[in-house]
Amino acid sequence: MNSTQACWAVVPAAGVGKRMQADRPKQYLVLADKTVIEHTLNRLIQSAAFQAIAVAISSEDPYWPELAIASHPQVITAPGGKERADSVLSALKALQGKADEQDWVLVHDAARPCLTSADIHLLINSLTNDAVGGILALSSHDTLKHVEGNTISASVDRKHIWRALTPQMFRYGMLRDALQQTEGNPAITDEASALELLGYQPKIVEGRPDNLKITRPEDLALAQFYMEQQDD
Ligand SMILES: Nc1ccn([C@@H]2O[C@H](COP(=O)(O)OP(=O)(O)OP(=O)(O)O)[C@@H](O)[C@H]2O)c(=O)n1
Ligand SMILES: C[C@](O)(CO)[C@H](O)COP(=O)(O)O
Repeated sequence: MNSTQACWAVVPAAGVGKRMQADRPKQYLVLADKTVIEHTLNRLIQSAAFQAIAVAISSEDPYWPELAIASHPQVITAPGGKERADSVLSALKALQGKADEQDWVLVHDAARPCLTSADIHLLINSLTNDAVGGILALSSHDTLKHVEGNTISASVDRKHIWRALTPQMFRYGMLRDALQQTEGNPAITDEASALELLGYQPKIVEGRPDNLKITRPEDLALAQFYMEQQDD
């Protein structure tokens, strides 16, 4: 494999943020001095790892055109889709003719603004010679329970359970084909699951616990705390 293969970034940013219960999609909430999506994109740009960043934006989004970063020379806007996987596929299509089939694509949630350059480069350096690719993930520190209703039916061996983070790094052509073949399947909540369904075995690379996805109201303050602690 060629270890100097180009890397592209895809950022799904077309969600409505239902669980956040805010007055706007969570990627436009302000964290310190900037919106969540500006932090996320700045971190991708500052890593200097990417040829360009394709961002999937809803057609009903009035906030995106107001941000200066929307006109950054490295940023390409693509139409968002119904589900996250549809948005990712749309952003991949916006890279058609630019990315080669074997190039790497790192897909990263707009809602994860605390990603560090160190984790981006760790993922790329760990997987650059891999045939399939893989994802940042977190191991489980708690004892895990299988629950039905509110009753524990079993304890689960934690050494086999990891929490999937983003970025998720796959080859451009393989990821596009996998998302096309699994289109409409509600079980595809990340890129790895599309590849898994087709029989591939993506790798995991242990990431940092501060790379949280802003999902519920309390996560905004936590993200701000993490950012204040980071020196990356
Ligand atoms: N149709 C969609 C749905 C989600 N996303 C993006 O995928 C990422 C992760 O999804 P999630 O945290 O579930 O975001 P939302 O769908 O916005 O949140 P919720 O499920 O609470 O509505 C977010 O950056 C979100 O903007 C997207 O691009 N297109
Ligand atoms: C891609 C992801 O962030 C990895 O944890 C996650 O699968 C998105 O899931 P969600 O339920 O749509 O937030």
